Amino acid sequence: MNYFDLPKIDLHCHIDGSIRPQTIIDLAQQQNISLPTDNPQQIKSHLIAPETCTNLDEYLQRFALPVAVMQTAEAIERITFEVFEDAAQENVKYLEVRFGPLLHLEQGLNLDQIIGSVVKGMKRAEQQYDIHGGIILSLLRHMPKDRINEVIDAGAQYLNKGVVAFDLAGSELAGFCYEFIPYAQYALEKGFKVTIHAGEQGVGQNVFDAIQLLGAERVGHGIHITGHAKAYQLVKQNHVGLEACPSSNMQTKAVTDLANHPLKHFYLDHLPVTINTDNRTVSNTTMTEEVTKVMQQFELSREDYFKIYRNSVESAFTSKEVKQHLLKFDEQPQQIAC
Ligand SMILES: O=c1[nH]cnc2c1ncn2[C@@H]1O[C@H](CO)[C@@H](O)[C@H]1O
Ligand SMILES: [Zn+2]
Repeated sequence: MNYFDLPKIDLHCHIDGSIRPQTIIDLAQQQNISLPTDNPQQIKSHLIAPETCTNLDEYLQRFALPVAVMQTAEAIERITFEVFEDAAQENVKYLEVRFGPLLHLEQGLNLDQIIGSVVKGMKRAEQQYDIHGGIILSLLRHMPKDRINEVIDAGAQYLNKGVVAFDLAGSELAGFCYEFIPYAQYALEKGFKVTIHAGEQGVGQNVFDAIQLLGAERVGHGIHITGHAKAYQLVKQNHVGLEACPSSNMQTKAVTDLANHPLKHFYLDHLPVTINTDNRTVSNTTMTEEVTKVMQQFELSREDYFKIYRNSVESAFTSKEVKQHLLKFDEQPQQIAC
């Protein structure tokens, strides 16, 4: 099977975790930021999270360097463009990127400039390549909450112009959803879709809460609904898109190994599971790599693959027109219901 040629959709990709190693080096030089090394191969060892991570928190330490060089409008625009370019060059036809606007305020940019730069980078790539995209604003759970509504207000100016959804990311504690109810509510009122990182670190109840309390239509990872019957049922009943990220899930120890990833079980039980990268650089991966790993491990056929592709089309936070376009790449085109 030629995995590279398959049309692909990535709904869960962090911009800061997907920066090219050479771009970090270029930007650090331009911005007089000192790096541990100027060698692109060696810098990788500072960016890629090792297989020996003990948990998500250790994985998240790999984001400090990328975030340090993402403090100017030019850098943010360039990195966004390059993430789309890398994806388009491996036949990703639709890509939703996400990033944390509050992480990019260190050199004086305001929220409008930060979000606007990501929109600009994405639009430039959409003009140049056969790829469509959407932008998700991630709020970091450990950060102060006083500016969350400002992020939502700034992002709302770009709804229907690139921005599509609200997300919560970072370290995952049991019961985190309760504190974020008013913010998710505000985002929903403004017209954002909601996806939440939940059920990545052992807590199935967080998935239930993300759907019930925060209005999530999709969930980042969601692995731990296995072993939590109520969360599992709610995902199934509401048809909540599960954004699986196999390599990342192994690095963060959300699963012990690929064979134990519940993805196949979800697929067989008709849950809308999708395959995604999470972080192209930090997880040292591509969509081709993720699709290859999953299809080989679980012995999936082309037909199986396109069923998962259709889950991604259905779950995508995009227009009916873009969904129709994406279904043209399907080998057994079907009419979409929504
Ligand atoms: O798999 C993940 N789980 C939770 N948070 C993550 C994951 N990958 C990245 N980030 C966090 O999201 C921020 C914005 O892009 C990143 O800086 C990182 O801290
Ligand atoms: Zn993520």
